Amino acid sequence: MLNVQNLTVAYGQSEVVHGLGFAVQPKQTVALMGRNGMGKTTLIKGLIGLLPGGGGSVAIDGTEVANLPPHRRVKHGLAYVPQGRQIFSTLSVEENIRTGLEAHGTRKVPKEIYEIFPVLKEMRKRKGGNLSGGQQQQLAIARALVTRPKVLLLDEPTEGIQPSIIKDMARMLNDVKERLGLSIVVSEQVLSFALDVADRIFMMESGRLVREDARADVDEASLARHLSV
Ligand SMILES: Nc1ncnc2c1ncn2[C@@H]1O[C@H](COP(=O)(O)OP(=O)(O)OP(=O)(O)O)[C@@H](O)[C@H]1O
Repeated sequence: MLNVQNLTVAYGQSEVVHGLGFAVQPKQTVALMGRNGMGKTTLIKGLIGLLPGGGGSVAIDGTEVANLPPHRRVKHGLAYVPQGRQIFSTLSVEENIRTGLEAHGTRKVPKEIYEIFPVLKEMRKRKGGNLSGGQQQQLAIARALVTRPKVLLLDEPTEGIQPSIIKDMARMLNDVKERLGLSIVVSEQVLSFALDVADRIFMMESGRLVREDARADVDEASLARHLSV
């Protein structure tokens, strides 16, 4: 579904992601882990096209998108939930969700969005800024899903979310993947969350993927050590 090869991402002259590659199958979740500053956000921004690729291939369902701007990548089935959620606090929940539809020529929120996120239906007239952190994260994900993506990219979705809510978020994300048949790439620092959602866990170090573990044979202690060194 998503196939990345030899991808390089840079800020101007400063190359941060150094020619890495991986593939994600339908209904598969990959967690990108790594300590602060190892390049997770840069990689995700390179995938969605917010940072120019310095070379390499990003293909969705066989279609090359590496040379396209973000909105065209979205049309080909990529969706992106940024770090910090970036919802509009003065717009209502429904208006926030509709901002995801802008390039799509329709204002109608697909029915399944409110089925997946009943709390957003209840609160659809409320201002985004009045929602809890966990509800805002649901809103950011709902906004990304209205374009019916094939691949959902999430950058540190647990950041600023209460530990008690993180389990619920993992359940919600697994439900979204199953219902919509998505592939998910999620950058994450919280190991328990990654273990709850991921089929495969990638470790990033200085802009490279240095380790891959299948969920089924993860050695938790070893991963935790890797993250804390
Ligand atoms: N705007 C920028 N210009 C130049 N270098 C940057 C810029 N933003 C980030 N970097 C550098 O890119 C590297 C990777 O940063 P990135 O934010 O991708 O890491 P990360 O793994 O997502 O970390 P975090 O968990 O803190 O978000 C760091 O060395 C950082 O200093």
